[in-house]
Parts: sequence; structure tokens; C-alpha cells
Amino acid sequence: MSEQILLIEDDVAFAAMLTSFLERNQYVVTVAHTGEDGRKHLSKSAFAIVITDLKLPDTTGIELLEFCKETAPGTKVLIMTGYADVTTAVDAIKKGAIDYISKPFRPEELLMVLKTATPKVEEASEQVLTQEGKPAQQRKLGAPYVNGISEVSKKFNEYLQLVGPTNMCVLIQGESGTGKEVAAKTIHDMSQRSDKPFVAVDCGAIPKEIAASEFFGHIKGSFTGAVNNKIGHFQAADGGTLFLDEVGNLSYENQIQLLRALQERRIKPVGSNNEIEVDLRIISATNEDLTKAVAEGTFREDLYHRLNEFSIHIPALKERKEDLFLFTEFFLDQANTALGKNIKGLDKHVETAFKKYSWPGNLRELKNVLKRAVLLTNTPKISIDVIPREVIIEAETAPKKDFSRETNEKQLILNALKEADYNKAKAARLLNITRKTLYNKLNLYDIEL
Ligand SMILES: Nc1ncnc2c1ncn2[C@@H]1O[C@H](COP(=O)(O)OP(=O)(O)OP(=O)(O)O)[C@@H](O)[C@H]1O
Repeated sequence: MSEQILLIEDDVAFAAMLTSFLERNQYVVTVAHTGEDGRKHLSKSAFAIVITDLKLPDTTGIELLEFCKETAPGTKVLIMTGYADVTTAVDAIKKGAIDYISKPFRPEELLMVLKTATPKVEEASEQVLTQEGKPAQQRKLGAPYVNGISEVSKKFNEYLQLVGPTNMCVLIQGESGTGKEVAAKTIHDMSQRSDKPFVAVDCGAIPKEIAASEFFGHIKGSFTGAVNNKIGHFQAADGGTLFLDEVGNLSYENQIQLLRALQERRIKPVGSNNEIEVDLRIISATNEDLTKAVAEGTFREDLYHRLNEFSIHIPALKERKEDLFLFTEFFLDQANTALGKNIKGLDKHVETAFKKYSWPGNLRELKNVLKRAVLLTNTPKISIDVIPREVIIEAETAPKKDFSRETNEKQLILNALKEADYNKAKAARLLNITRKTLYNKLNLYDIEL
């Protein structure tokens, strides 16, 4: 299926050139020359990607990005920028843009960024044959992806392979930035629905008052502000997969609406009398313990069971340290390509700091740290001075585990002395050694009293 792109660019000639290039590459392109025009298109139709200029006559790409996050959270936003705007573009990434591309660029560069952002199933890797010569059931490598070599990664990938081709609803649990959306897309790509849409919705970003219109759409005039008909996420994902990210953040009322739609497999846009049949696979994700929310009564148990026909836990990066440098290499390559650089790797200090750091933001944090470092590096290897302070500080203060006999013996003696109020004879008795041995050990470990 062709990907729908909304291109927002005020330079008419440049927009026309990009449009014809993208259309030749099987994308369907709608063009807007102002932010206002872009917003209208976004309210009317669903787009997989918005490509917007950072500077527009009536608004900025950042404002459009924010509008998009609010009104069409499943849509990916790519920012085009002039060389001098790179800092703002980095800011755009922090706000959720998938990437930025600096002007002037060759159309082929744009294509590469788009392919990384919205991989197509046709790019699936060559089939792997089993020993019997049959095609192995495997992940279709639409997206550049790191499988990992750690035991936890192997288990996790095994589960993806098993559940992918089924039609089961999957609940993905994992800390923020561990790759829940990537896992959901992987499951979709392995399913019969892979040529149908995959629509990702950040449930945490939808205000509860407009959630019904977001999910089910609305018709023009049904409430103040409904200036056009709007297609909801359910309809946009019809035939394919709807990915509900941060599902635990849905209000109780929205949970009821969602459950009803899932049970009846029909939706009714806000303000409409017509019911529309939909056929969807739901994959949801959460970074909280939903069973706890169920026990506390904030998440409906019936909805929980509906969503959780199969659950997958994605390990945090600190639980898959064996994979750390595979991901590092991968994100380094990505950053090199995006920023037109050729940084070869990390120097020894950075490697050590990376190993010691706990990576609370997981893969996303690693990716951002590397992209920033690549941007700031002009030497062949990334050095410690372009690594954020928190990474270095935590790595420096990480407690060193010391199981040496000497350290433990010294600690034991100190504890006994404290217990004996620094009376050496008493301490020796507590340690079950002679006073002479204790004196020798005090000398050996430089303990002064
Ligand atoms: N297996 C993987 N191989 C390569 N890159 C990955 C992989 N998994 C995740 N990533 C990258 O890591 C980043 C975080 O992934 P993703 O957005 O899927 O995490 P998430 O758990 O859904 O985050 P959040 O909890 O904030 O919604 C993304 O940039 C994604 O492309």
C-alpha cells in the first residue's frame, strides 16, 4: 500500500520537484504551502508522514509538529531545515519529530530517511531456509533492527516470532524507550495484515474530552471546533493494526468506549448516526504494571483481559548489557547517515562510561546521546567531553563491587572494633583471633586507632 505523505513547503517549485520525485517512488503526496493549509489537511485525512519546512510564512514546523502530536499522534513528522537551524531541528527531535533533513539535500537522501522512518514490507530481507529447505518463519526485516545477542533478547525475539503471524491482541510491557513501538510494528509486519495500515496512537497524549473523536472520528459541526469531518484512528487502521501506546493512561470513560468498540467491532463517529464496521488487531503497550492498576480499580479488568491475549515484556537496556555495543554501533551508523558524518566509534573512556551507566531512558536515550555526540564530534572517535554529564557522573560514582578477601577482612575488623567500642582485646575476642593477630592485621590494613 502506498504511504500517504503531507508535504508542507512554501517554496512552490521545490514542493513540486519533491512531489514528483516522491510520487515516482510510490508515495501519495498532498501538498500544502502554508501552515494553515497543512492543518486543514491534517484535520480531514490521515497521513502516515508529514514532511514540513521549519520556517513557513504563517507558522513554524515546531508548531505544526505540536499540532500533529495533538490531533494525529499516529502521524510521523519529518522536519526540513536550513543549515543554520540545526539546533532548532535537534529540539524538534526532542519534541517527537522522527528526524530532520538539512537543506539543500538530494531527493535520494529524503527517500533514505523516509525508508528508515516508515519501512515497507517489500523490503523484507531474503528468506532464510531451514535445514529441510523450507522457508524459516522469521521476522520480515522491513525496518533496520537489532535483534540482540543476550539471553533475554533471544527470548523476547522468540515471542515476537511466535505471536507475530497470529491475530492475537498483544500487550507489550517495558520501561520507556525500550522499543515497544518498534516491537509492535515488528509484530504487524509479520502478520497477514502487513500490507494494511499500522496506526500508532499515544493514549497518554490525548485529552479525555477529545478521545472519542480521536478514536472514532467526528462529523463536521458535531461540536465547536469540528470544522471538518475527521477520520478516527479506528477507521484509519481498518484492516491493519492499531497500536495503543501508554494504554494505562486512558480515562475510565475512554476505557469503556474502547472496550465497546473492540467487542462490537463497530464504531460510530461523534455526531453521526451511522455505525461503521472495522476489522483491527490491537497491540497495546504500557510502562506501568497494569495488573496493579486493575487491582486499584483504575483500569478495567475486562479491557485488560481483552488487550492481553498474549503479553510480552521488553527488557530494559541495563538487563541486556551484552547488546549495548550492538545498539551503539547501529545508532552510530544511523547518526552518521543522518548528519553526513563518518565517526568510527567510541574512545575507551566513553566505552567504560557506557558500560557502567544504567540507561534509565533505554534505547531512546542511547540513540539521542549518540546522535548529539556525533553532531559535536570532529575527531574519528567520540570522546568523553561530548557525553552528557549525567552519564559520566553516574558511571564515576557507580559503586564498585569488591569481593576481595582483603577488603572484606578489613571491613570485618572495623565492624568488630566499632562493636567493641574500640577495645582491642574485646574486638579480638569477637573476631575469634588472638590480640597479636589483631595487631598484625591493624598494621597490614593501615587501621589507625
Ligand atoms: N530492536 C531495535 N533495533 C534498533 N532500534 C530500535 C530497536 N528497538 C527500538 N529501537 C529504537 O529505539 C528508540 C525507542 O524505541 P520505541 O519508540 O519503540 O520505544 P518505546 O518503548 O515505544 O518508547 P515509549 O515508552 O517512550 O513510548 C526508537 O528510536 C527506535 O527506533
